[in-house]
Amino acid sequence: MSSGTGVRLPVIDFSTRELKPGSPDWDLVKVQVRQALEEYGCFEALFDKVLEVRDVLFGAMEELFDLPSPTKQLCTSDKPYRGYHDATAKLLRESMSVDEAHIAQIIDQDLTNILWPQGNISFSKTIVSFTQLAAGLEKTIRRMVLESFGVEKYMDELNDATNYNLRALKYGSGEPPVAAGVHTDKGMITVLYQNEVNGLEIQTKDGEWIKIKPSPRSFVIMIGDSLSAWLNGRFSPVYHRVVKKGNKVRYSIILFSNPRGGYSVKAPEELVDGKNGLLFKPFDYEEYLQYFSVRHLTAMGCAHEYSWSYSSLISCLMPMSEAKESEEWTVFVDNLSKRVSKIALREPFRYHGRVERVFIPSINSKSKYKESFPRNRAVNANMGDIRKGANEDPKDSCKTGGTAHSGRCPMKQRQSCVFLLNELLTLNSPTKKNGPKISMLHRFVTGASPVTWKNSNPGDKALIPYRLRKSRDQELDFINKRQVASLQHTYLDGVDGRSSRSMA
Ligand SMILES: O=C(O)CCC(=O)C(=O)O
Ligand SMILES: [Fe+2]
Repeated sequence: MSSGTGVRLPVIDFSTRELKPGSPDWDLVKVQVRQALEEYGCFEALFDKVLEVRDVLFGAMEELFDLPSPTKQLCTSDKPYRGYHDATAKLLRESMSVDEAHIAQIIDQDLTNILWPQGNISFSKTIVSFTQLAAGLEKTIRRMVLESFGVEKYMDELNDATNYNLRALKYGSGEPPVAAGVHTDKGMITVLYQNEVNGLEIQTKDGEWIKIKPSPRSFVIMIGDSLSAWLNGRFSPVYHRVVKKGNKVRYSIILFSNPRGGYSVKAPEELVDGKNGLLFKPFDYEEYLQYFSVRHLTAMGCAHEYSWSYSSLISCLMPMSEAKESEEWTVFVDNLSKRVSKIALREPFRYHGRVERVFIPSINSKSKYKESFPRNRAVNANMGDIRKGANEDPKDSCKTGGTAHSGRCPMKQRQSCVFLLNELLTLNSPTKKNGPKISMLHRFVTGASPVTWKNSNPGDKALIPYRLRKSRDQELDFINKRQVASLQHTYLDGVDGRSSRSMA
């Protein structure tokens, strides 16, 4: 069930029938699946068997999240969005995520035995039963999708390439500023189950938000970026978010079918022809996730420090969109955090060309550069002024011919920047009605970035061409674990005394 705008998400029944490939029931459901995914990229799947694990499942989730923080923090991973992530001041949700979750030994090894060294058989059993149910449903849906496009011969290949990632989420009591921001999932298919506390919303093609109210017997199924790319755009991934109201604790548990690292996500030849050219260059899901995680940290403002510097970057990227191929630009970046390092500052700019030099003058010194830095346009301003500032003539904040520069500003200016960032992201939203759609995946495979906040001219100059980059591989070279870790360190260390993470 769903509500909000009067639009209802399709509900498809996977319970009552013995669904066997080739049977009339199977074919009927297959048609419903295809229609729902074409229209919404999402549907509600009735699946009664899940009722058998519901109580023990949410019991197990409570048991998990009730563990002391230091215990939960033992579940770490060097891959983005895996392991345990604590709630932060801004993102009030905890998450625990484990790969290859359909394998019972892995649940023991990577989860249960770490959290309960003395063992916890019932916990493992519950998690494994849930994962197997959800994975079975995912396979059924995936097979139906493939069959409906006549490409079922790839089922085994995809099975072999699938990493089932399980993510348990707890949204604590209270109404957080962000429960889960607008995003698409990055993998193939998302199978989501939740307790009675609603909050999930999905966006329709018309830009309307539907509040999802699944019944205890149903899963929410969503298409992710990888399946959309694999199907050469036949389905679009669904934008969704979580808006949490009230004090009740919300639990959700999600099984993502994600392509394993090393598998190249590429539309099969049957889905590419003269009419439907290849939409996305082949990509590796793990590399994409890495790309996203760096940008997400940058963009979503989960880490205050990071968002702080990004708001500055956005304002200086706009003039860059007017630069010509191979032209050299000097970019002034204001509004930076006091703590921003030169190395960290380089990273976002490397996507737009080779960074010759980064220069951070001391704000207190009588530097000859002092006067040349446009002081922050957003300082202590109200939203109208901030917007005006952001839309200022680019010449005021950018000069041609040289290197990338940056400035910085005092601590007290920070709040307005975080605000500015959020507003800009709203304007930037790829799902904004009538706005250009530039998904994260588009950005990843093309190197383009959206600059749509020149509100007066929506869509114009929406893409910053990626200049000076020879290949995507070159770009990916620097997004390695060490650098992600150091970026996180640069920006997250000291923020509210804990690390801030977000979601994929
Ligand atoms: O908790 C939910 O309902 C949604 C969470 C989500 O979208 C995600 O983790 O990708
Ligand atoms: Fe999601």
